[in-house]
Amino acid sequence: MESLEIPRLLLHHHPRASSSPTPSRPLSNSRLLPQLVFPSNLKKATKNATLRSISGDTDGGSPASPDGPVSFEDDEIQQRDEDRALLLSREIDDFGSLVGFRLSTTDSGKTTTDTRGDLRSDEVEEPEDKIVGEDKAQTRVTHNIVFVTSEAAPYSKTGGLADVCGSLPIAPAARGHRVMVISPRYQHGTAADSKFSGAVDLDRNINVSCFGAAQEVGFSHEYREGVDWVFVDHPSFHRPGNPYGDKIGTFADNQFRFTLLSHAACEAPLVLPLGGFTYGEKCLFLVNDWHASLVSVLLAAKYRPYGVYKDARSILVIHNIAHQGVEPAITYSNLGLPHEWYGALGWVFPTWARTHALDTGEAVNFLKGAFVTADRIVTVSKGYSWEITTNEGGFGLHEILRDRKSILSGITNGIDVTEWDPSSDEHLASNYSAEDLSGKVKCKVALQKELGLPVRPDCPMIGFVGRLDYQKGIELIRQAIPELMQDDVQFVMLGSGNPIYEDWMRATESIYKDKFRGWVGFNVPVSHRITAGCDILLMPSTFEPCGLNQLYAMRYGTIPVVHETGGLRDTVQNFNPFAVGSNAEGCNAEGTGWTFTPLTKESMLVALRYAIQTFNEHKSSWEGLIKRGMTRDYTWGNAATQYEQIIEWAFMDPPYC
Ligand SMILES: Nc1ncnc2c1ncn2[C@@H]1O[C@H](COP(=O)(O)OP(=O)(O)O[C@H]2O[C@H](CO)[C@@H](O)[C@H](O)[C@H]2O)[C@@H](O)[C@H]1O
Repeated sequence: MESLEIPRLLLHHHPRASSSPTPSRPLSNSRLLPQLVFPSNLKKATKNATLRSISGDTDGGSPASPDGPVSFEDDEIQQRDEDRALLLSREIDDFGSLVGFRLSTTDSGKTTTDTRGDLRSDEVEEPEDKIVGEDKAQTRVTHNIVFVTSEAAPYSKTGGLADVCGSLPIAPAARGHRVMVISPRYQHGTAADSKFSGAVDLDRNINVSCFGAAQEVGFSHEYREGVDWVFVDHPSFHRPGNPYGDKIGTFADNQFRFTLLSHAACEAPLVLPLGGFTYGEKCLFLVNDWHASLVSVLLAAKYRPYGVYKDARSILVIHNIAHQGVEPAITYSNLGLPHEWYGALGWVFPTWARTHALDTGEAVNFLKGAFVTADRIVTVSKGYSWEITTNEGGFGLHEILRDRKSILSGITNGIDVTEWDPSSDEHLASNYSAEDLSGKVKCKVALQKELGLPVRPDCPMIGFVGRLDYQKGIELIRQAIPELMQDDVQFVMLGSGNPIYEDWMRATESIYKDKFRGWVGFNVPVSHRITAGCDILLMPSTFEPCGLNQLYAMRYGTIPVVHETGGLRDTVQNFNPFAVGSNAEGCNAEGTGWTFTPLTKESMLVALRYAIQTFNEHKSSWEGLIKRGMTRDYTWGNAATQYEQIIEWAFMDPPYC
């Protein structure tokens, strides 16, 4: 199937020209069907379901009336009983897409009905809100949410973006939204390819117009944990390496590959009947980082001028502003966008950043394209949302972001508390919890054995896990190691990236055989074992939008020592042994780790040595730090509520362009 083609003669659209409210699509042909399905679980709900009444009593009874509120009773629904959101009816548009829901929500067991979606009072007869019981009705609006991302765990992962896009979507799905995650189906020719084995080919190939041709892409799909995981298939995603590059470097055609992803992501809600229904036009696209940024531009430039996606919105989620998807200006004509929209992506480098005398600095910048077209912008912590509006943190885009400050928010990431749970983690030698920490030292001993380090439970063990690049502060570690190795410590690093640092890790290991281990590579089980086995996790990041490893560490009773920046500052509370009410044993002290600033070797070593000294000499304080960290709430619940709020705001305003 062809994607939407743009007749060249009809292209007169300017980015700001359509910022006025667009009229809603008439619903004359739409149908309001009494339907007995659960919104985020359409396939399951249409099978194996038996009716029961929910009028005031969710525990049983017969339907109040043939058209009255009814629900299903099956395993899935029972699982979600705490959410108490049931779809009473659905609205289908002309194309068979599900565009509106009527929900029943309950609060403390009291039931109410609630009309949602884009249903309007002049077009459908709205049932009167019924509140059975005295409690105030809990309102819930459901949306069709489409995450677009270059990686999503467990299918593909090179870093934190995958962790977030693999776990965050499950939270809104559990809250009743219909959620799709769309990312490439990478095939690297390794065992990891089997992660896609649960995805079924949808047999809905389409052609997208970009790079001078109709590019055929396919889709496969897996329904898991309430989420539609959709994978875009194209030969350019099949090659050795990782999603972005191989040993030689970054793939030269990444602009092409992620342009394909963005076009395919825009078509997917229109053409893929997932569970029998397409998502349709009234979607909320959550576009993650530069790889997906073109989606916001495409909605405005390619679709809306032709009446498609008028009711859709897009939210850009910035996980890392340092990567912007910048390519020479001449590549613009490949992107499948009208030439009038060049200004949205057009970017001119400052003179100092140009490489030669004839370099005009003109480029296209995908991330900037989303900055000027997305309806809302979110970063992955509050601290970072401020930092990117500064000269130091904005990587050249701070002025544009300052202009859009009113729609810029920060929401701190949660984590996948099922994958990262020391009480059940299958990668560990021994499981443990805040109530019974005995397994933690067993993990440490097992790690020391695995790495061939002297087995010494009493020796403070410091860990680092992450990409070996400038962002993660590797240079500072490199400078500090000769001094730190004078202390009685063990240090283990897991990472891959810059070959200079990989070589340095190997060389350092051969110098400090009894103290230092550098594991070059990407290895998830080992990352779990380091997180559990170490006493201290070091994160001297130069900048850190959120950071996940410090969250994993705290959940595993490993104390983070972090540079006070971005999400690290927001999530790690500096240890204060003198907090009001504390005593010499460290009872009632505050804090979950150590934060240091400025970003110097000296201040990092001071913080590390405080941590080492506390580990060696103040056992009860150390245990307090462990327990405070382990008992914090790391779930996505809080973040999901905040995302929901931002989505509401996005739909309240007309499309930005
Ligand atoms: N060699 C290796 N082997 C195994 N696992 C490895 C590994 N190197 C890294 N990892 C894992 O990859 C993830 C990296 O998470 P970070 O938060 O550090 O993300 P990153 O900087 O990639 O992402 C960006 O996005 C995330 C998500 O929003 C932000 O938290 C972050 O600040 C921002 O820079 C962790 O799960 C870590 O354990």
